[in-house]
Amino acid sequence: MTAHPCLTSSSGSGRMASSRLPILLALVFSSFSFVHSHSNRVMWFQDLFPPNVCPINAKANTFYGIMFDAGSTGTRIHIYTFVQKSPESLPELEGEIFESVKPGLSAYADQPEKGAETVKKLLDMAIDAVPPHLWKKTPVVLKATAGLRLLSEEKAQALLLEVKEVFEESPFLVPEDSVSIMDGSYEGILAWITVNFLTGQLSGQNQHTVGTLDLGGASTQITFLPRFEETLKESPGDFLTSFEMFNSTYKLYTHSYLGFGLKAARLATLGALNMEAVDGQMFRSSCLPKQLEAEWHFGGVKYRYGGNKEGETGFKPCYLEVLKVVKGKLHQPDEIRGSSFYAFSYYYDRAVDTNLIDYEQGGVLEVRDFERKAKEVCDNMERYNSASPFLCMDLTYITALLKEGFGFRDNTLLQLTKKVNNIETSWTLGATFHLLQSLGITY
Ligand SMILES: O=c1[nH]cnc2c1ncn2[C@@H]1O[C@H](COP(=O)(O)OP(=O)(O)O)[C@@H](O)[C@H]1O
Ligand SMILES: [Ca+2]
Repeated sequence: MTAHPCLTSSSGSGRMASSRLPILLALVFSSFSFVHSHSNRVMWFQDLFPPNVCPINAKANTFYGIMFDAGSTGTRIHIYTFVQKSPESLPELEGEIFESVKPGLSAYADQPEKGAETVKKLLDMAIDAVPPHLWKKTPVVLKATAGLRLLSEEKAQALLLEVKEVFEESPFLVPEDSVSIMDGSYEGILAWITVNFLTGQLSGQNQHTVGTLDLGGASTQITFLPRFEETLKESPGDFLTSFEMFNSTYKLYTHSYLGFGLKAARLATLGALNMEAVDGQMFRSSCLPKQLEAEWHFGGVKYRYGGNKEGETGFKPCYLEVLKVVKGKLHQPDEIRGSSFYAFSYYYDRAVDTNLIDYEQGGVLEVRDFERKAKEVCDNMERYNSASPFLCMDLTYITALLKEGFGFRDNTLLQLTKKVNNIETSWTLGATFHLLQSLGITY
């Protein structure tokens, strides 16, 4: 992995302590803006800081950006610290403070005030982290993803309204549209920007950008820069988005599949997704331990689920069940079969849970490693009964999603990554670049 030339190594945890890490990621905000000149066209920040030129020995001027990720399974705050060392120099990303709470906002669909309380608690962290004299200049934004997309308009808006009130009552800068549901295609693009920025691929001549795979609770995204004309020709129009950077135009392939996140896929496999009334009904699956009977809350709904008491259990029948959820439902761009991708969120979590990778280090896996692990877990469920009862279903779904959904090969490489130089690989950093530029905060 090639680091950005202005990146130095860092240590410590990604939480509070990370705010003063010696991470120097230089970027220019001056030409960073979304411009929808025509459909699907995005002008992006064109002048990342030139490679090999990192400002040194200059007087520090710190500023902050606060980005909330209201995901389907949790709400997270990312407080980014930037430093501008002199008026002529370019702002650099210095570090990140990160904290999260569970469940996500959508679990408070019927108690919007309580949901907003969870945001307030996280925002209190920012009060401690940002010096008082900078509060008024520090923007705070919340973007919700698939959990709120799946709620009724009325319930989602009630939640957003309550959060907006919390922001308005805070001492921070509250831009227009500070609380919203993010469009799925931005989720993919912004995560791609984060990963490629952090790995130094958005600067210099020799750019080898990497594709990204995000597996959330309710939706999943795939994003990459197509190299073949064929891909551009064969992809549905709304899967392609252009943006400019370094005076070059990048045309990205990106799509967000709503209902294909790991937890939504559990419900789909159980036959319980999008059901109006589930009260009392028992959903059974061959992907669950035979004797299991339990309850599960997701998106504010209670589901009863259990194993196939009499019938089959194990990888084979489970794969057939899960296949019904993905087969023929996703677009398969040919060129991804042989390329490698960065993968995070639930890809990372399940790989950690089954010791495929180390929690801190991450690692490189092949698609077939997930399949091997799925077989091992599903065919020995009694041995894994201390872990989540869904472990077999989750691993089988990940296998099916990668192979039958996206069409990856068994030997496609996946770089499992949670952080790069102690910054979370999340769409929130890309979103913060955009936010700061749109506000003209360059100090
Ligand atoms: O900042 C982050 N860093 C690393 N992983 C994250 C971050 N934010 C969310 N995740 C991961 O995303 C997954 C949950 O997805 P999420 O709740 O965002 O659903 P959604 O994207 O479908 O709304 C979990 O695996 C969680 O660890
Ligand atoms: Ca997410």
